Amino acid sequence: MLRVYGEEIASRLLLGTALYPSPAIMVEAVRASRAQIVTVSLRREAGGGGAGQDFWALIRELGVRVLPNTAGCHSVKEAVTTAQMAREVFGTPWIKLEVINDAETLQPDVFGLVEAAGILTREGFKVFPYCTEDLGVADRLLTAGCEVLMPWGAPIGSARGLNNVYGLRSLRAHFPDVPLVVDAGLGVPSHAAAAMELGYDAVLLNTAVAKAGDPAAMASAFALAVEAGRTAFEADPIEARDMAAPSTPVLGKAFLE
Ligand SMILES: CC(=O)[C@@H](O)[C@H](O)COP(=O)(O)O
Repeated sequence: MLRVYGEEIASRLLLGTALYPSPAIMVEAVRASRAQIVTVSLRREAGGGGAGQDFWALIRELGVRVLPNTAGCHSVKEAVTTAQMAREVFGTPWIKLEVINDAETLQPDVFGLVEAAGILTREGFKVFPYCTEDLGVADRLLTAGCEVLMPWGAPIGSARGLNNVYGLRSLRAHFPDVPLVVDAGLGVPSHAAAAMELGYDAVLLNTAVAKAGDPAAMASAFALAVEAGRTAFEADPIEARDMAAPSTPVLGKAFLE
């Protein structure tokens, strides 16, 4: 059970709702993923021509929690305004806060992120910040009032997996009681399993499912991987070692020299 902001969520997989070939395929994929939280971009929802209303109706039918996001925001002001509008549109204080620094890498602007997180927390938002694995930034975000952190695995849409396992491991070790969600850059289910084996509480992904040849099948594969990774973490895996260690005992061998 994932616990965030005092709520218990049955699934540890959070799914994005953008980039699918069609709304119907998005619905199939969300169902197959068994996700209980989906992230939705306000910019898409607010799109003209009634498309936003239709999309919103589909999401409501899914019966999942909505985590609006500030995707595409490049300044504190833009992110804060987008969050305020999202609260009105979606009727939730939850916000996945993205303040993007660089258009090419979509790397978070960690200074803007901390500032925006402070403003939004004071306004009563429950902030889910898309951040890096930097320990100092993590500390500042917690001080700003965030109760969950969402470090990137790799740049959004890159499918590279966990770029900095050492950094992610350190973050986990430094903040054992903070819910941590790897957000972005996952490409295949084994990346999600690896994040969960590190002791992460959940993963959030979008592109790897939406752009797969069969999004629903891929969503199901990610769901299984998240479950497998979590089960393995809870089962207390053995440590890797440099030298061999015989797994067959010598005692009882038929012929001893
Ligand atoms: C949908 C969303 O919120 C993305 O910004 C998120 O970070 C997922 O990244 P991937 O598309 O790389 O999974």
